[in-house]
Amino acid sequence: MTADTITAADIRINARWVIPMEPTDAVLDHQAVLVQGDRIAAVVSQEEADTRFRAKETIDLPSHVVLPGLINMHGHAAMSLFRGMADDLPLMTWLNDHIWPAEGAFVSETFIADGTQLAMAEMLRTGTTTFSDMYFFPEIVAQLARDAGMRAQVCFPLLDFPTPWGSGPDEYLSKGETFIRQWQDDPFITPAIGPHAPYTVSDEPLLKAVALSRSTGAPIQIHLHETAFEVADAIAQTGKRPTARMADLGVLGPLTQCVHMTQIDDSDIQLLRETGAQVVHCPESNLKLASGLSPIQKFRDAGINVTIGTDGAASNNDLDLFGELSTAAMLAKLVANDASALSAHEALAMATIKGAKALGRAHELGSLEAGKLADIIAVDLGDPFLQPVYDPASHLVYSNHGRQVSHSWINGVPQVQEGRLTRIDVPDLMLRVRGWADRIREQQSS
Ligand SMILES: CSC[C@H]1O[C@@H](n2cnc3c(O)ncnc32)[C@H](O)[C@@H]1O
Ligand SMILES: [Zn+2]
Repeated sequence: MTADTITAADIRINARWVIPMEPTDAVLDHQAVLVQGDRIAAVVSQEEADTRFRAKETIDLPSHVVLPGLINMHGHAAMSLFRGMADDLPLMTWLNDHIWPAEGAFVSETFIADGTQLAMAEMLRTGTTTFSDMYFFPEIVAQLARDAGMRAQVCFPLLDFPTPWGSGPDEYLSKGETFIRQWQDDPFITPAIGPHAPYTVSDEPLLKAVALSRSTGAPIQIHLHETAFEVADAIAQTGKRPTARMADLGVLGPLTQCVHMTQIDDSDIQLLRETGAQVVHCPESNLKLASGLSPIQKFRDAGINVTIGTDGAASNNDLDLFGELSTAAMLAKLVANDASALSAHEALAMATIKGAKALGRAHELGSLEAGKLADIIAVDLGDPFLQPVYDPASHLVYSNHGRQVSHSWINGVPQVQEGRLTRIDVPDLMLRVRGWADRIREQQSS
């Protein structure tokens, strides 16, 4: 081997195991992941890496599994400040009597900034490198994610009524269009449209949202079929199931992500399949609010792309996507009455390559392949409670917690090193969070 066949790399990660997800979701032994700039240069055996690459920095991870950064497809980041504030309630009581009054009292630019940073710290620490957000002040969320070096799809909110971000649908749509145009070429931020739900957005703004999506290419994300009450009430009010109403309005399509999707019948599945709409499964929120069960194996069998999200920390109550995968895999088996439904490997795909596909970015995200963006995580499987290791994918889904994440890189930039966040000042953030908790506690008890 001569010197001119040696390729320079910025980082070489020597891993006990690598699960690249594409072109294979097999577990590869003793691999090296090479990073050059913001891209993956190669995933090769460590012997081959010795002969082909010279890296500026080498990181040895002898008891770790390395995989693509996780993609959390649905959440309300700043709601982390409401974690544990209103538990053990069904959706509409939770929203009407607790969450919406608290949002009316507290949501401001600083609330969004501090709550979003808290959420980003938790997501980064537990392996998420890309998240989707649907909340107020999206321009602040986008800027914070950009500053932190995290990738995010940021959905501006659209509802029929006033909120701390605007007076009603016309203002949301006009601010939203400006927001989309401002961020649409950013490599980290995907601006998107977030009509809250069929029961909070009427036909006219939904039609305008569809037109905006078509003219800008911005994705749409909507809570859909979250509860039995939503479906029954929609049929009583409109004569249509919510999925059918969305299809009639042109909301469903490959750019649209339908969050929750419980209470499903064959007509819903047919509409999702025909339109190419995406599904975002949020099993822990669905369980905690007793919203309902999502038949994800039926969706998968119908060829529908099923991805995963945590929802907000006020209805979960954490943002650990590994925990969400465990719940998803176990619940899928129960719902399908089939222990082979959603294997560990299939669950990992939901949080990686399938999330990238839903975002329209599978060509550059969601797997560890040469030429893709260097969004990479490492999970340490060396602890006694993870022994022995027969299949690292099994442990990642069934035994692991996000806290085992030891390293992450986004765009080739370190975000977590030896379990510590590199770019967020945690002590300062904790001071601000405690200040919010004191104010919220005081208001709740008055
Ligand atoms: C349009 S901004 C987001 C809006 O949604 C509320 N919210 C949070 N979680 C859920 C959920 O599971 N279903 C419906 N609405 C939810 C949040 O509090 C904001 O008001
Ligand atoms: Zn939600």
